[in-house]
Amino acid sequence: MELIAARGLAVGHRGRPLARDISLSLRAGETLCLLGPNGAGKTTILRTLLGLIPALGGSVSLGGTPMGELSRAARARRLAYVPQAMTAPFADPVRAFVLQGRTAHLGLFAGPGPADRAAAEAALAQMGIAHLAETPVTRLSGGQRQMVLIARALAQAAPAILLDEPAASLDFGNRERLLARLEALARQGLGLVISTHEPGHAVRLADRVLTVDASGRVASGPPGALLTAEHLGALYDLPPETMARALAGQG
Ligand SMILES: Nc1ncnc2c1ncn2[C@@H]1O[C@H](COP(=O)(O)OP(=O)(O)OP(=O)(O)O)[C@@H](O)[C@H]1O
Repeated sequence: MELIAARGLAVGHRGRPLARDISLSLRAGETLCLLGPNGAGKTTILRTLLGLIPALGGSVSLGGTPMGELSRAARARRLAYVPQAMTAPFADPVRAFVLQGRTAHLGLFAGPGPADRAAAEAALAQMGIAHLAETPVTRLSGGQRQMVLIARALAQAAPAILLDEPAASLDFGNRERLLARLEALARQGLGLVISTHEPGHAVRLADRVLTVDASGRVASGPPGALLTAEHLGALYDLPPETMARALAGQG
């Protein structure tokens, strides 16, 4: 069963396409990495897969059901999102913020019950941040914030998570901890779609790669076919030799 299937998808804003002919599929335990230069449309692709912005063409289905037939809550039970930035208007404690991940599982007008609280606690423990449960989300460091956002997505208990540049602005230690946790989540059977500016992270994590260049051209394939100095050099407008040196320095 495909957790996410997109066929001939076109994405963009206000009717203006950024990228077309995107076909992808994600199964349990697979990681798909999305690479491309600034502004190419990675976030736009993720938000279209989530149903937050309308597709300009093609189709998306989640767990075999066309997006258009799924309510917002049904979509959230199939797909969780870790956005680039945390938008938390209130200084909620981390525990309450993570509990928001349960919203799609609550009945109309029902508050969270013991099972929801247990799911939130388990997500905090899994991300190694149980000690932050009482900390206001406005007082978190960048690395802590990223772990809290992923914990909220885990509490949502969706079989797939989309993560938008989860390693951006993390120091070396936090980046390594984050990558290790993402690897562990995939081993547990979650499907992950990760947009990243680090080809080295794709080398480490990806089962499949999707690239979108500055002109909206999309390529998709196994890591061995796309994470090459030639393809990535063209993607980032760098000579292949420069790209090869950069790749050799990553891991
Ligand atoms: N709400 C919006 N309305 C109109 N245009 C938008 C909107 N959001 C993004 N864009 C434009 O769409 C293009 C792609 O943006 P997007 O954020 O998807 O790129 P990205 O590949 O994720 O970039 P980055 O790597 O810098 O995060 C950009 O030109 C951006 O200005």
